[in-house]
Amino acid sequence: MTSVLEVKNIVKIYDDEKDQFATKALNRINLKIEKGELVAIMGPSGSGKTTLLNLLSGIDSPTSGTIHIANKELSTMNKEELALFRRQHLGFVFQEFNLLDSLSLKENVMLPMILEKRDAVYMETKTKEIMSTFGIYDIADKYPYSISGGQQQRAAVSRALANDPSIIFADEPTGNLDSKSSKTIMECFEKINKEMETTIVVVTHDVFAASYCNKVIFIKDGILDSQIVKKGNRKDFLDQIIDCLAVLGGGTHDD
Ligand SMILES: Nc1ncnc2c1ncn2[C@@H]1O[C@H](COP(=O)(O)OP(=O)(O)OP(=O)(O)O)[C@@H](O)[C@H]1O
Repeated sequence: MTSVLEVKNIVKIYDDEKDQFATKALNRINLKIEKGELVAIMGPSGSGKTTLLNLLSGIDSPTSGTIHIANKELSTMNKEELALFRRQHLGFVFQEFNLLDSLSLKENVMLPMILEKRDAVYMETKTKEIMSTFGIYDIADKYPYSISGGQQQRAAVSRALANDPSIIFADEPTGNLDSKSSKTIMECFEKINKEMETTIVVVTHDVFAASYCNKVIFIKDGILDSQIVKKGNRKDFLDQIIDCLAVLGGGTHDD
């Protein structure tokens, strides 16, 4: 298998101005994610999940260690190169959807392709294809404020897919959704993962969402604690995740 993402020995220390109260948020993390994996990262509040996601997605840089995505080391790129790399190789899905209210759903989905100066016919075809996959092409001309949260998140997943990213990072993608919409979104991820072999990393507190993944990595106190791989059905995996979180302790936002 090909590694899409490889993290070697990353450490992240947040210093305060006087270096007096440094926090070691991540301590010697090693991680490999292969093409076609659908992975959840879970852990108690303050365990370092957001820090890890920020480093993996190039928003922040590690104190030491290396991160390779699609065979490129993030730290070797300057600001402009990193911005371009993020646009071309990474897809993002956020808890708050982050759609632009002044653009229609279709325009939101097209935006990453417009920035890449894609051909107009290509953009039309690609947008129709992705939005139809997620059952939102019939509302393509609507605006984000006039549709449900679940529909907005499906548009956000469509936008994340627009430039055929090497990997999609989703930060609490079900955090603002009811259980029915959460199920729909996780089914969308499952579908693109199976049909297009899209590699997806989901940071979540939601055990139900995590149970749609093929692997769950648990992080505690800035260290990778353990991981489990789905072998049976989703319900069995959900029970296994709940057991692991109970052993991990530390509490989550849902407590
Ligand atoms: N910008 C920052 N400056 C200083 N310390 C920080 C900063 N960001 C995070 N931390 C600290 O780093 C540690 C890890 O935080 P992080 O936000 O990554 O955890 P998390 O697992 O995402 O938590 P949550 O589930 O509550 O979002 C915590 O001790 C936190 O207080």
